[in-house]
Amino acid sequence: MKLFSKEQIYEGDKLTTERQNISSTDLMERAGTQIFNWMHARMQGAQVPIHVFCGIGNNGGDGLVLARHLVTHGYNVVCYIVNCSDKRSKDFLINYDRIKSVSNTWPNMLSCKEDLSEITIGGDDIIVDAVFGIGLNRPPNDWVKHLFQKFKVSKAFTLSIDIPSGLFTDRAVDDEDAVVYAGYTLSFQSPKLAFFLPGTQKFTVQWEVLDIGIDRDYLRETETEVELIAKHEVLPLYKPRQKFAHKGDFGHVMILGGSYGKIGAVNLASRSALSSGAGLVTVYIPTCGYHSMQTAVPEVMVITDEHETHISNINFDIQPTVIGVGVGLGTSEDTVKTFAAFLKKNTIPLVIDADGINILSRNKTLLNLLPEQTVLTPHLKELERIIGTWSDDFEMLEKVKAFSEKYNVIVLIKGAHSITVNKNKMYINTTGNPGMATAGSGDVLTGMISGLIAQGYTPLAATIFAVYLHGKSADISLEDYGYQSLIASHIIEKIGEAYIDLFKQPEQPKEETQQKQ
Ligand SMILES: NC(=O)C1=CN([C@@H]2O[C@H](COP(=O)(O)OP(=O)(O)OC[C@H]3O[C@@H](n4cnc5c(N)ncnc54)[C@H](OP(=O)(O)O)[C@@H]3O)[C@@H](O)[C@H]2O)[C@@H](O)CC1
Ligand SMILES: [K+]
Repeated sequence: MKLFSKEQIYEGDKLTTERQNISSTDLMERAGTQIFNWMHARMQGAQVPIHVFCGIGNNGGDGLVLARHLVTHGYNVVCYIVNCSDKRSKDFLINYDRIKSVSNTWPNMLSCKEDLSEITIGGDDIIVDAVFGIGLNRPPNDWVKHLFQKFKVSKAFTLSIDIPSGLFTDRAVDDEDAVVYAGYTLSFQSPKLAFFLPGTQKFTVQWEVLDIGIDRDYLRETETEVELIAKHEVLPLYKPRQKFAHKGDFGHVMILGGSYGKIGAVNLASRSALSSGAGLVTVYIPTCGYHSMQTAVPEVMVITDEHETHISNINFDIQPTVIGVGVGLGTSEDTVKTFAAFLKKNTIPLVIDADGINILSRNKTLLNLLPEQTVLTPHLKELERIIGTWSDDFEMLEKVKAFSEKYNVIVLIKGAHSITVNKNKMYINTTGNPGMATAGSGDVLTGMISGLIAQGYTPLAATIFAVYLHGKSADISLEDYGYQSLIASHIIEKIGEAYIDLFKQPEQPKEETQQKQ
């Protein structure tokens, strides 16, 4: 799914009205009606007090359309206008007039000076937040901030229209108290980037996109900087297998890493590479890992470094298709030296994780030696070591884009929503769960990305696809293990099911199945 920027959304609105020969007021009517339908389907006329807070721009206009439909359907509605600016939008004003025609009780006009104790919101009430949408252009004033705090303290279920008010689409918030905490956000056309970033995802527990009939050609043809990756996006990447294929067709992964006490990381990565479909897997490890590797994973070939406890002299005479470097590697002096020497002569595609990244962070000139489209898979701490600190998530993304451009590398920022960055394009993953916050799950991912590159996926496709499958395997594992008991090995066990799930048809609704019997 594409994530459109604010400018693209405005452009899409404009084109839609032109191509469909409708007014912007009609488009707003559609938007507000969609929200109403969503609420009506769930509330079925229940008389819970609904407080609709509207701003004076088009987000407020949506709120007024919703409030009008709620009134005409007999709901228990109180409507407020948060009137903190003089520039009321045209469609706001039109809908302000329209709501007056269906109700004797006019919306409460708040001039942003009132005593907030005059507004009573019960814990079981519903708040609709239509104060600011994507047009927010400065932090809300103190009065509005206190209003948003009142929403939060009330514990009422809060439904935000388009975006929780106070969140910007393209920059960080200065004051978290000046943002609405939504239980649910109904977003038009596309979810907003802030829903997926570590610092701002907390402002909406859930979100959903409502289709308001924006011009299909515009949506299809417009390139976006950000894409959301779900099954629909990864299916076209999948490479089917030919009947006469043999293991030589699926590449040879080398996992280079491990040190005394951390051979397990290599074990996990190599098994993951195999389970993702690599034809052959060889590990390059210190001597101490030889027996455990050979015993634990008979499918994997082992080459040992001359040193017992860590890698000291990278030297092999095979030609792997791809090398996954860094898991359990350690950063001892010998290892750093041999890694630098290895990078100077290596031309094989690389996936670099963990201590591989840490070594690069301390020796930044080595970055110039990376093959094109090397994949780096840092978590946030490792990322900070390599690109420096940032003041907020938006700045972090800018820095990663610049870094990716400068060195022509792919950076996978690991987190609740892992983000693959390739120059100025970003791909946000949607699978996975908090059970994955467990030792070794990163090693598994390194093995999976390497396993896909070995099979001929481009490094970018391999990263996007592997992150998806990794999260999906963990989601499937949850059924057996729950969040707490899930360990990295369980993720590997379910990679096969994650592949199979790609081709599963959505389940039929129960009623239909029963009718057929
Ligand atoms: N996109 C779509 O597909 C469709 C979009 N629709 C809806 O339109 C929404 C975007 O509407 P929008 O552009 O009118 O902006 P919106 O968010 O209502 O706010 C702008 C107003 O707030 C004001 N203002 C700003 N900051 C402020 C502050 N800190 N404190 C106080 N005031 C502040 C600003 O005033 P000014 O800065 O001029 O003083 C201006 O008056 C979008 O989110 C969606 O809900 C649907 O109707 C139809 C289809
Ligand atoms: K809003």
